[in-house]
Amino acid sequence: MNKDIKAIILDLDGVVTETSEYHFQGWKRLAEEEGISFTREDNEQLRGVSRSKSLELLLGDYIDNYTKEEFQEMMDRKNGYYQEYLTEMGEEDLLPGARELLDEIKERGLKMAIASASRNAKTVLKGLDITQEFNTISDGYSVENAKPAPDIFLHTAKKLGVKPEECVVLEDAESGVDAALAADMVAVGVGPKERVGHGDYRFDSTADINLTEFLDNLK
Ligand SMILES: O=P(O)(O)OC[C@H]1O[C@@H](O)[C@H](O)[C@@H](O)[C@@H]1O
Ligand SMILES: [Mg+2]
Repeated sequence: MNKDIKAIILDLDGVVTETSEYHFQGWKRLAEEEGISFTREDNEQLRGVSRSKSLELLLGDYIDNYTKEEFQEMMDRKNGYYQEYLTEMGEEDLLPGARELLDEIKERGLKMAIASASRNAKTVLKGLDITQEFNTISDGYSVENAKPAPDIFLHTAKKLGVKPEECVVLEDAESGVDAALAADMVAVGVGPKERVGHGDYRFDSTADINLTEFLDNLK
């Protein structure tokens, strides 16, 4: 693959920081209140999935018992719980290897962006104190069609002023890898084979990403 890479686009939750436990606690609290079973395993399916799609998955067939207004109220309620957990976030919530990865991207002179499905992405970045690191930030408000649609990545590339094929995407979610592939970018999965093995490359975790070696191999 002879690639001229100009930008690295990072997913936030699961690549830079691990918020899935907070999402899980929020959804679990809501599910208990509604008398619906929701396990840690169920939560894995919500990785990278938008808030509304997550609630649809959580409710399953029970969705027909709720009005549109009740659905909205439940999304708001879960988000309130999630935001309570976020107030406790700090730099210590960066995933192992994340700080080094951001430094390496900068040192190589590459552009760097966040493309997250979360509407809380800016709050999370602020909590981690890394907002200033990025050339641009796309979040759950940036585009209409969530991952696995390629929209958020294409939107981000446009804001960076680079072509899709000049971008590498780092993603921990199945839907995120799908979105990066659909955007014609180099899709790098971060996580187990069963989840992100369909990307162009894969690393077990953020700490395992050797960017220099990886980029040199692309040439
Ligand atoms: O509810 P929020 O903060 O807008 O997040 C939407 C989604 O954002 C993604 O980054 C998370 O992986 C999902 O679990 C989450 O549902
Ligand atoms: Mg993610």
